[in-house]
Amino acid sequence: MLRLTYDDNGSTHQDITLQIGDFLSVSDSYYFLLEMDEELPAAVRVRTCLSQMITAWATEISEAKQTIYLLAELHDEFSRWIRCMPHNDSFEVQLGWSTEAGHDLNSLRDATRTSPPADWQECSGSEPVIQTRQEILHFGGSMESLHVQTEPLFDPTPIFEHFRGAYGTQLLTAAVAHFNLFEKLSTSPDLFLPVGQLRQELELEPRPFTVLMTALKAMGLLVQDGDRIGATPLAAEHLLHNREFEVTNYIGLAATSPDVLGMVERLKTNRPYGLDVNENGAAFIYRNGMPSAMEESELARHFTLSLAGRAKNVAPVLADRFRIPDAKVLLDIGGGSGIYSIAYLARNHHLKAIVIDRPEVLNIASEFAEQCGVADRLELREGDMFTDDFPEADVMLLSNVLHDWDVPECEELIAKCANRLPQQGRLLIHDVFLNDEHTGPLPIALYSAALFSLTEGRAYSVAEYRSWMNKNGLSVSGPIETLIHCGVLCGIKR
Ligand SMILES: C[S@@+](CC[C@H](N)C(=O)[O-])C[C@H]1O[C@@H](n2cnc3c(N)ncnc32)[C@H](O)[C@@H]1O
Repeated sequence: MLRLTYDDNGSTHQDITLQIGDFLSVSDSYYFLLEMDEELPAAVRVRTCLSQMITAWATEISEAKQTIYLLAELHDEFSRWIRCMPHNDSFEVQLGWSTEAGHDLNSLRDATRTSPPADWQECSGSEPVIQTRQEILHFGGSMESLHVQTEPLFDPTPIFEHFRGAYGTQLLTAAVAHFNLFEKLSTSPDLFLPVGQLRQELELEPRPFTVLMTALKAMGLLVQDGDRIGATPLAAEHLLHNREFEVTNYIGLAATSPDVLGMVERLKTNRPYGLDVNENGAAFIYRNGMPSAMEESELARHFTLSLAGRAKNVAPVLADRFRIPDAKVLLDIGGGSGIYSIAYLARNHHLKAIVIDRPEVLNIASEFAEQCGVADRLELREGDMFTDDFPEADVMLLSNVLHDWDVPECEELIAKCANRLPQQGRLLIHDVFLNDEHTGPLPIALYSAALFSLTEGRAYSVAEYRSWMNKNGLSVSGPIETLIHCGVLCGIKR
């Protein structure tokens, strides 16, 4: 067992406990307080320093092949260090002390060493314990108890890809077994039809047509040549009836599955789930007069917490990779749990942030803000982003918001932000991006299908976002990649 806990007991003494095996060592947070901006509340300073230190430990341990010393405690005349010595596939973990004094050390700069600190010797009473690399990486849940946002150790992207994979089955089966897409193409000798004619024959609106075509192109089954779309040789051999190697009947096995039937219905009606009589309203979107799950207390909590899981992973990465050190006010439009604002507040101690969202959603943001110690700098503003005026801000953030809306609403929101920004103000669009040709990447094409069926939106390309931003006087840079296929585009008002 290796655990570091911080108990905010109102004093800077005896508030940090390090546990190695059964051995407990209690120390003071005094030195951590000295390392950070004095304007921040003490508890936030201590938690931030500790989390930076633990992150530095983790980075070193995840690769370590030789003995590593981890700085663990700072005292007036000495410091304590944890020695992690490789031992078969694990590490022998031993607490020791050095004559290096706390005043000469810094929790981040000196967080790890590969050579022993001056006069390092084992602490009497502390027995060595054997820990796997994984156990050390997780520090017995230390990070969770610190309530500080840090980046995940392992990239969760593959989990999201598996989760969204089912949309591939739904779209492929819908195309083959319900819309007879490839049979329609086979009416032309070269298996190509003009885009407009194909859309007409499929009887699809532009949004569902784009979502379906993008996914099938990303799967390598359709290809575009100018303004014509055709079957690839792979599709021609296997997805046309009466061909020697056809597999259409096999695909048809899923034709009556509820998920496929649901997707077919969504494609035909161009309406998201949740809007039929006796349903709870659409998830994630609200417009005056539209039944929305975000207006219902329980559902708003459920959907907002579901997105908070993703945000906790991605927000710290965004705040680290796209920095806004000079910003004064960040306006987080449709900010949901507020976790993106909180990540920026944690790193920018003079920043104020305003989250605009629906009242039921903001209850959750309020809880997170209190937990993370930033409630005094985070304003939660109930409103409708389409009809209410935006407050003044030099940075505006649309994180995972535009992909919930169709093209006219995206253009409307971008124009509204651009109009309200001061000269040199920045609009950040944090989202996933299709490639400009709408031929992939496949994970984004499948996520686009998820967005399509749950909301009024879909995934867009950088070229689409750039054209809407340019049209409104913003010059665009990026995208800078964050996590889980997201990236950030920055538009500066000139
Ligand atoms: C997909 S979530 C994104 C949340 C957060 N920005 C994130 O990246 O995790 C979209 C958010 O927009 C909010 N929203 C939808 N329509 C809105 C409206 N008309 N006015 C204000 N907020 C709205 C929803 O309540 C929801 O919290």
